[in-house]
Amino acid sequence: MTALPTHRPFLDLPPLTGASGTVRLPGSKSISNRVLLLAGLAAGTTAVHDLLDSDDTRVMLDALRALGCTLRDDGGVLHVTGLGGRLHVHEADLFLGNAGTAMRPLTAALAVLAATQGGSFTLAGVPRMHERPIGDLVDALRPLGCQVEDLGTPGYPPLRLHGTAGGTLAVDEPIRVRGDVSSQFLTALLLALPLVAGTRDVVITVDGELISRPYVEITLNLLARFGIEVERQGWSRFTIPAGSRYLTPGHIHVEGDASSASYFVALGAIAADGGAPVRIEGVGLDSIQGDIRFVEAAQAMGAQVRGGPGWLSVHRGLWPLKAITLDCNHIPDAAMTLAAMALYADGTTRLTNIASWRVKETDRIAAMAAELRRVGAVVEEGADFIAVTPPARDAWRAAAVRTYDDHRMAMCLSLAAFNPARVPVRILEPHCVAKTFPGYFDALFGVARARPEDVPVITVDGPTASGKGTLAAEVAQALGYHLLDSGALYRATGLAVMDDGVDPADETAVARVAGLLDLRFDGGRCWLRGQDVTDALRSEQAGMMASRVSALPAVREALHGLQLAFRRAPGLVADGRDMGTVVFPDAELKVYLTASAAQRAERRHKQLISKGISSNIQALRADLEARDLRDSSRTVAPLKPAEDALQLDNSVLTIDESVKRVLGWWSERRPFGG
Ligand SMILES: Nc1ncnc2c1ncn2[C@@H]1O[C@H](COP(=O)(O)OP(=O)(O)O)[C@@H](O)[C@H]1O
Ligand SMILES: Nc1ccn([C@@H]2O[C@H](COP(=O)(O)OP(=O)(O)O)[C@@H](O)[C@H]2O)c(=O)n1
Repeated sequence: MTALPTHRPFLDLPPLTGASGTVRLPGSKSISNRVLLLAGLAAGTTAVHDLLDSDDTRVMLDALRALGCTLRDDGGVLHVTGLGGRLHVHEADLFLGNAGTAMRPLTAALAVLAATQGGSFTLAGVPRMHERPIGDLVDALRPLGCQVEDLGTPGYPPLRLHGTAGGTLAVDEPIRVRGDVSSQFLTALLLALPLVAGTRDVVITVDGELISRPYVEITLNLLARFGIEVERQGWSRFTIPAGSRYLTPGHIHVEGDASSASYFVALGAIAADGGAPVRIEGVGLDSIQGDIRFVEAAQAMGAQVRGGPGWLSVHRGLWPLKAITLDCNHIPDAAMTLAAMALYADGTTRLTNIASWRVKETDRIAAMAAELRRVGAVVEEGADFIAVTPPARDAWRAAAVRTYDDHRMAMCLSLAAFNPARVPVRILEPHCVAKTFPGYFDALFGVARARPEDVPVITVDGPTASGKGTLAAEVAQALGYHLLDSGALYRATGLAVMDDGVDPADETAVARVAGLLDLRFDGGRCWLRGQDVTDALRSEQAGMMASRVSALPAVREALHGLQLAFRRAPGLVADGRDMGTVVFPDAELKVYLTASAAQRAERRHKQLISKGISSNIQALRADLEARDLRDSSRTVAPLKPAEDALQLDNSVLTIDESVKRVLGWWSERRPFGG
């Protein structure tokens, strides 16, 4: 299961130039939540493979649990034991966040179950969920005899569904539902009404033009996997045959999310020019998801796409991309990605028939128009269309783009970082991607390239125990940047030298050890030659040895390239002695951190005590003063502030105050204003 992204107020993307490599997609949200509901209604246990782990699936899982389903995670495979069509729990208050794929089908299923088996259920969500219409579904359910009570604005969640045991539903006549606002209402009925198709056919008819048909196809496809073969006449009449019962298929695999694939298809079209393609795994041309047809739209704009079962491979074709006019009714979600691709087209791209954008996580037409304008595009919007003209080269602006708690806004706008003007993009509230793709930014940085000189660096240099490591780690965490603890490289060299019995004064031999250092950092731990040396690195012995070997010019030279390699998107915070003076002389912000020797000795003392190591404060102070002297008097890369460094004496500052000071300096240097 993926880790959730940290809540940070913004993530800055440096200008990006190219992309290649492989992305493994998380499971489809639409398939995941349908499969969960079907497994929850069926009898027996369904093993669900490759389920999406995200905000929207989490609220569905919580709901199933509250309703009495048994969920067991077995090494990434989720075993769901369903209700077999019988309510186990007759009262529950369910919180469904902003997940339309949970709210709509659960409303239908619980309305039907409460009306026939008795019970009372409330369904609520975040404030935005209470602005997303559900009236068409309620209007379809009430004539059947379902009791649906509006707890807020009529036609919107929250709702209460209730009924008494033994109730029957009026399903002899066709059930009518509107299909022109959201196809999710029809999907909800299709998923729920097999519950009452025991003795007679249940017929659903659609009023108005049905939009987003591919999503209804996913519903029909998954119903079939669970034993329910719906008969379809055109797109206006659906029959659930008498005797239909949910039968678990035993095992079911969730495809990768085709909408999530769209960002990487676009990435390939924009940035995989020459060399290796962007390869996407988890969804392919055989996908049952309608959004796979985004591939055709991307091809029309110039993308070169190949694919097979479960994979896609994308190169840049035409450049600039070709502006298109497209009716996007068949790919409502992925079409947003076309609006971002339009930033790189040779004219105005018009996306039409997208009125449903206005009732999604946010009003996506208004949001997209506002944020594309912020980066410099010219945008026209109407009730059901958007037209995007790319910025002229000098009209691109370094913008802080808002994301409206809408995952797709964040992912789409990230593509603006490939702009030819080489301006960075600030994504506000970036954790909204957790709705469907918690690891999105890691996946993006895994395949996107930036010129090293475009990747921002903050350096923190200073004497021992001044708090550099602590400050650097906190600043990196706050900004979502990589961290380089350069002292660890010298310490690791010291450990390896001791391990190999090399004479620490033999410059050539020590430099050879440094050049072959097999070092790996992962999740706050450090491995040297495959061994976890996180604690050994921090020992005083390793520190002393580091101080000795670091004075050797050939050793510093041998570790230089390794340090430069840490400069990767989205940015780097590097701490040490010569980060600002030698290794990253072009760093955008250089901090020289000091504290009085007395303070530093006391901090080190406390640090050692907290690790259960006894020490003498006088000896520590003598030790660190000796180290300061050696570090600042050596001929190569001596410890000293860079000329353009900002000095920070934190003798009387807390860690928090120091971090705030540095983040304040950083924001003053960023080009985003405010
Ligand atoms: N501003 C500060 N105020 C008080 N203690 C601090 C401050 N900064 C760091 N410390 C503490 O001092 C100790 C040494 O900090 P560390 O980051 O390891 O220093 P360095 O990397 O410079 O050797 C740690 O225990 C840390 O928690
Ligand atoms: N960029 C760097 C970082 C560390 N070093 C050396 O490596 C030793 C250990 O560095 P460190 O940052 O882990 O040490 P502390 O400040 O935590 O004591 C220092 O005493 C320096 O001599 C260096 O020379 N250049």
